[in-house]
Amino acid sequence: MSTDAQGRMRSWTLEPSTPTFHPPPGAVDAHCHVFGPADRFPFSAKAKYIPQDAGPDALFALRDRLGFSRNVVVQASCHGTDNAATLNAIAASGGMARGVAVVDPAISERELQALHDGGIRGVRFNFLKRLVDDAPKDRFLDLAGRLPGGWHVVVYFEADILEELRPFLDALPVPIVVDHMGRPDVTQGPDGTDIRAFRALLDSRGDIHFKASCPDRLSEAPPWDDFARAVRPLVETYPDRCLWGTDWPHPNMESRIPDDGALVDMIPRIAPTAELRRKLLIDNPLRLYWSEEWP
Ligand SMILES: O=C(O)c1cc(C(=O)O)oc(=O)c1
Repeated sequence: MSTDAQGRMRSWTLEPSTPTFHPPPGAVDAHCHVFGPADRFPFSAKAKYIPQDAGPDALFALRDRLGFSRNVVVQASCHGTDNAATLNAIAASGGMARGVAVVDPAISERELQALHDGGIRGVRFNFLKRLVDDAPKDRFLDLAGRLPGGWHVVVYFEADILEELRPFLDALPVPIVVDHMGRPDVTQGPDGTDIRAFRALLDSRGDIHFKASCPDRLSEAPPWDDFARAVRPLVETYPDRCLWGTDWPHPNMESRIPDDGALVDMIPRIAPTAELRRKLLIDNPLRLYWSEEWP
């Protein structure tokens, strides 16, 4: 674990390995975050963790090192509903990043449009109690009905509340992207209770996507075999609805910092053909985040 003099944590490695797998040209890292830099973009008073700075320069250096072309920057919970750090990263990317915001549900139409102009294409609803104080479903639903055209919602929840969330998810009037597949217990295997419940959700409507991400969070230790076993069939069954992301800088993973190169080497294990990888890394994220480039 790495903590600086101010007690700020570092949850990412400064020396990721170079992956063996080469992503196809144009590949999108569709789930990553930025932290600060805090002197320009202070953390929220309600932040549940205070990380060291992980700004756009470091993110884009990692993108290049891993062989990716674009990023989707997801507003991290430590920045609350002030999306300035995320917008700053998108602005610094020269068009190679888009983002997902976290907003106060009372946000005005004009503010939503400003986020759209800054490259935001969705809002994130976070249901993890260790990350946020409250998640008001009624207000989220109201907001989801007022989003700019072409936006979606990103939902982060744990498998044990999926059943309870079903009426809320069923009522969302826009496409859904589920972070880290709703954190299934992958040790149960591809036919375990959690993956079966998640498949039932995916089967309930055709516009639910998922991020086949975070073996480091969902599996005990590299080489994360149980993750590969449980997730590959999902990518094969729903090839047009999966996304992939590093999750850099891996919020809260300071005691089990993953190697980003090893994370990239998981891709061919869960998407074994070139066609699956093209969908996972290019087609699906472009359709959601760069729709103007999508035929
Ligand atoms: O599981 C987590 O701790 C986590 C946290 C955040 C965040 O703080 O936004 O985002 C993630 O994708 C995952």
